[in-house]
Amino acid sequence: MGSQSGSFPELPVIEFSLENRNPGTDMWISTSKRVVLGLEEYGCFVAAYPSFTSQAHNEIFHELEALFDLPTEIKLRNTSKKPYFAYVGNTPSFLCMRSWALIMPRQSKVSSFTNLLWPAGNEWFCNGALAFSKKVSEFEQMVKRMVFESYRVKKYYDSHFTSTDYLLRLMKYRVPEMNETNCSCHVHTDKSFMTILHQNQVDGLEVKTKDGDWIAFEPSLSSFLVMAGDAFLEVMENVSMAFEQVWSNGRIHSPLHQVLLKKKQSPKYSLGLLIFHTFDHYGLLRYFSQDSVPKDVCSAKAYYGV
Ligand SMILES: O=C(O)CCC(=O)C(=O)O
Ligand SMILES: [Fe+2]
Repeated sequence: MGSQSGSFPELPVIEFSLENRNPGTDMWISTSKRVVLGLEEYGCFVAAYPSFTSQAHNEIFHELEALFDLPTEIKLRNTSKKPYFAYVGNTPSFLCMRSWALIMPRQSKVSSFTNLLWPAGNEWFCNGALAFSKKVSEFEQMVKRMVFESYRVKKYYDSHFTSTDYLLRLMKYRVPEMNETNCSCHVHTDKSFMTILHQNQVDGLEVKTKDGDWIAFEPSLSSFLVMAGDAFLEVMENVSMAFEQVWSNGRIHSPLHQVLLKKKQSPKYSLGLLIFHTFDHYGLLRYFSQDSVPKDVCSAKAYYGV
């Protein structure tokens, strides 16, 4: 698993063609095995997903650029008491990053967000964000099913599926200024159950291996990075107790990662669909958003005191 070409380690790449996506077939089973191995060894994998076309990519990123190009006073109209839900500018932990998060995929939420920023409406943004979330959430459900089937706990999949929340996170990373060597977001593990990222073709995202090496993710028009978050570990612990399941091999791993932009790069735009299990996740997020809480350890463990 995971090609090691020359001295440059690479993230595992898994093809999701139509044949691989047909449940019960040999292709489905072998793809499922690669998914689990990727999540156990690297905590993530690159999904080559040809059904996500370059046209779909260009449409959504065109809208994303327009969103971040809005004047700051307009961007600040979106306020929220929930951590990370309002516009994030230059905060100590996110120096190079501007971002929003939205609850998805609910038409009413996206419409009210759109109308706040574009009072005359912006159908392209609204429909594009909803279509993107729908497509990626369908893909996520397939990945989740593959994992639960592979671990022989498919029964749990149905109950888990009914208690899932999606958040769409919209991100832009600026390039370093003259007096900065580079521009980075802090090293962290994700607090979600799973995160699926889709980006413009600007490098910068790096994932740390269990051996301590950093591997660069190279985004492409039709690929996603699928990453396990801390809550995935939590859920699998609960499943193993409920089903008295002893995992035969490894365990899902939630990897450390960071974004590092160098001079001469272009701004990086990124869309992340964050999948949350609706246990006390907002409490966990609130805990994690405090400046005093370290970002590079499994927050679920610290939060729940285990
Ligand atoms: O946008 C990226 O490349 C990474 C985003 C990320 O790590 C996050 O949203 O947790
Ligand atoms: Fe992350």
